Amino acid sequence: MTATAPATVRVLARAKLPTRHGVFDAVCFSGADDVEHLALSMRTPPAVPPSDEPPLIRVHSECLTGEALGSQRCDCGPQLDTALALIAEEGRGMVLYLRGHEGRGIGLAQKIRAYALQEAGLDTVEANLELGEPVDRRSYGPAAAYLRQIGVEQVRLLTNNPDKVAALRAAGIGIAEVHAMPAAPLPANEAYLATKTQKMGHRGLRPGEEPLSYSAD
Ligand SMILES: Nc1nc2c(ncn2[C@@H]2O[C@H](COP(=O)(O)OP(=O)(O)OP(=O)(O)O)[C@@H](O)[C@H]2O)c(=O)[nH]1
Ligand SMILES: [Zn+2]
Repeated sequence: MTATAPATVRVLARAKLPTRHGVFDAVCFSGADDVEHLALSMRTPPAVPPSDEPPLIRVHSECLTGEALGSQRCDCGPQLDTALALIAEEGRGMVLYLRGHEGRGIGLAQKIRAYALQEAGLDTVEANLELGEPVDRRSYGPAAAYLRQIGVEQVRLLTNNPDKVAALRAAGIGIAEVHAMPAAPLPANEAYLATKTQKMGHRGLRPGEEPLSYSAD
């Protein structure tokens, strides 16, 4: 029997990425999964005194329909935009954009099949199960390995998902604080957001609520 190889991260390419929120450093990396992920970061300029606070980090799952196409079935597009805006506002932090996470890790075709089942009355959790899939198949290992490799051991995490907090912590990342993300409710995603809260334990802010942060301990 061979020993398990240590989690390795390979940096594949890097360049500046100007966005409407400002200029991010883009690093394409792959982990043990051999998938090309992207880290988008901002760092405090040398002239500014360094902060003691851990950086604001968003570990974000790819969603073609929500992010590129503006689908209103989910809130992935507004969440990604909010994360980039919050990091730009602080002037430091990182979005780890995880590819291969489409449909909570079941892939695009299965996600579209899950949508068809939701049209027939199932909720997002029931639809995955009906397809013979787990409710959530994602691994956050590559994100955790990348953070560890660049020396980030403590983070302030932007998420509403308690499983993501637990998974990153199990992978060796200290979560100093969790910052809930504002929800972007629309008629088309009302049931989806409600199921995430009721069945998946997600937090989330209602419109008009002040951004909330709480200790993860
Ligand atoms: N299987 C499935 N996946 C979905 C559905 N709607 C969105 N997704 C995927 O769900 C992933 C995002 O998960 P969410 O549950 O919205 O959010 P999260 O990442 O768990 O938690 P946050 O950090 O709070 O955003 C993306 O990969 C989407 O493609 C759906 O109805 N079915
Ligand atoms: Zn989505």
